[in-house]
Amino acid sequence: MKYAVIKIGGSILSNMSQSVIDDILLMKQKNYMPIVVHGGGPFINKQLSRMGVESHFIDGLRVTDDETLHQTTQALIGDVNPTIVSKLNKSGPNAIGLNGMDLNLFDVEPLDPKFGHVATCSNVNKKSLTSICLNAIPVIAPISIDRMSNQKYNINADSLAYKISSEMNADLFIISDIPGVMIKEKIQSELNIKEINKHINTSEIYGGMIPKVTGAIVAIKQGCKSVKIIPGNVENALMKSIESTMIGTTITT
Ligand SMILES: Nc1ncnc2c1ncn2[C@@H]1O[C@H](COP(=O)(O)OP(=O)(O)O)[C@@H](O)[C@H]1O
Ligand SMILES: CC(=O)N[C@@H](CCC(=O)OP(=O)(O)O)C(=O)O
Repeated sequence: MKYAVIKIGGSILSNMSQSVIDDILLMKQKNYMPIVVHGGGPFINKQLSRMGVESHFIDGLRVTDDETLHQTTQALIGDVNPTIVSKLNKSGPNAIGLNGMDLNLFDVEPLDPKFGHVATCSNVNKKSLTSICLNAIPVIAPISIDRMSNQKYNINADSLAYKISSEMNADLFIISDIPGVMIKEKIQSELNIKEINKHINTSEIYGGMIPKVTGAIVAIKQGCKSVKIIPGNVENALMKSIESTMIGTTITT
């Protein structure tokens, strides 16, 4: 058995094919233990605007003051997480919803204070995660706590997925709202570090895609087995990707 981290981006959640859920449930038959990490950017934006709070980003990260953290936690742990868990559990008791505070699943390292309450994942509790995986599919929201200060933190979901994949030596599947990494309107079936840097310099890779591809390189260097960026609105994209059908973009070093 090997681990597969499936990162479901907020951009695709409302439009995601049911087959993503079916494929995750089928992964055990392909010798994989699935671990789901989810984002929820658009849901957080909606929740914040409902409450009259403006969204600010620096380098793709949400600047998170006390109120933003409260609303982000509500959106991710109160709404997005149970929605994904309930989809996985429709056919039986398959999945469990978690965040970094459950079983001290992961620790955080706060970023520069200019981001507010934003952190990266510094350490994964592999013992807890391994034992959960024996019994259920963990569905992990990117919120955790600094146990020393008792302060909660908001974590970018891609960066959390990368850290968990590195620590678990997992294959990582990033499910997003695009067919793959596009250059001049063409899907790139493979991209290496040199090509990635070139496309970032020419702005053909921009915005939310920059942390995805640069994070992928670091993750592979630190133990993640492979990174594939695949579309969440294509039937059985996950299974096709596992079975090596040409779909999405594979990141190589
Ligand atoms: N070269 C590229 N190919 C595909 N998408 C790109 C590219 N450069 C930038 N993007 C943008 O990256 C977005 C995906 O990142 P993001 O919005 O953070 O997704 P998610 O919510 O799934 O994490 C795409 O919707 C697209 O607007
Ligand atoms: C610090 C930070 O930016 N956290 C993200 C967490 C959710 C996320 O990453 O969602 P996507 O995967 O949909 O982008 C945020 O608040 O939007």
